[in-house]
Amino acid sequence: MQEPMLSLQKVNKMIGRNHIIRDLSFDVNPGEIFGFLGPNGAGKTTTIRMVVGLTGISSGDIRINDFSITKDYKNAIQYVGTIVENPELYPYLTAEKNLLHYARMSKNVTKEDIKQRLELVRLSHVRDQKVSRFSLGMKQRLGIAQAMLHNPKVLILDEPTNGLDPAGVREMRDYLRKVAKEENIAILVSSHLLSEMELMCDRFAIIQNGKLVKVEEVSSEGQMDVASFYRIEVDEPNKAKKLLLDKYVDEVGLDDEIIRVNVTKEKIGKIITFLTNNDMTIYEVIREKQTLEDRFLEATEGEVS
Ligand SMILES: Nc1ncnc2c1ncn2[C@@H]1O[C@H](COP(=O)(O)OP(=O)(O)OP(=O)(O)O)[C@@H](O)[C@H]1O
Repeated sequence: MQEPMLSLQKVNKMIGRNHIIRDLSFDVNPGEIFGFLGPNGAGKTTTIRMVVGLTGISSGDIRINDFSITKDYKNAIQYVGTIVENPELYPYLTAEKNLLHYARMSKNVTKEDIKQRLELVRLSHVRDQKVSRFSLGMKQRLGIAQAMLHNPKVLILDEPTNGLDPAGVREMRDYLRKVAKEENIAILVSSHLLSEMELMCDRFAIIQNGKLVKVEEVSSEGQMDVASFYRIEVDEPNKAKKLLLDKYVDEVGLDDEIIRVNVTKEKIGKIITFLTNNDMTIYEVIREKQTLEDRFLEATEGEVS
């Protein structure tokens, strides 16, 4: 197992008498994009502000590249790159000059680093153009190049696709996936766009009322130990329902002669064998696809993001 690059450990945040974040723990690994989801007011921005050092932690710890943000702030924060609000760019400077300007504020950034960053965000061909002529997507990418100038190991992005058109969204998604893999950095992304998160992230966490509800892999559906709904078309549905209730599950749906059960992949295999051994003919077994939105609504009991 690789060490996580970002680790939240029982983080709590009180603002006045309000307990905003409660015992929040999760890890983000190098090379992965981790989606941070939750309904409005769940505590996403507060958490991100703690991770990037904009607000303090009431108790618990956040470790970045194994440095504690509470005990060793300077070392921890040097590994974090972020665009929490819109990227701060100077419209009348060119792309390259914007990066040069920021490079002066951070140590050890060379011209070669700037060249590489512009290549990585595919803006080399417009490096001499003024940022005022850039599209929003180009500005966002330049913002990311800027956030990555000091070679961070963790990139924190709050709503990175906000305001982008579909082509810009796709470009940003492809770009972030490339950055995560090629640079082996951990990316924490918050967003309201669940369909977007589904395409972009490897794993996701859902928080609600400041508490962690679940952490899952986006592609966990269909894994051995993750339950999904299955529809089974069988020649004797009533008999099948009774037998399944006796032996395998507490609840069996029966609609239009089709059996519906919520079980793991491992169990569906056993159920198929069991029904066949009981002289039934199975015509079809279909796993119902659950979108990230379905999983989000199920986890938050319908609270809208
Ligand atoms: N400075 C503050 N003083 C008091 N309460 C605050 C403060 N900042 C945030 N809160 C409260 O903390 C809770 C979490 O807010 P936060 O902005 O972190 O949520 P969020 O998940 O980012 O929401 P959204 O999706 O709407 O941006 C909310 O109930 C909010 O009202």
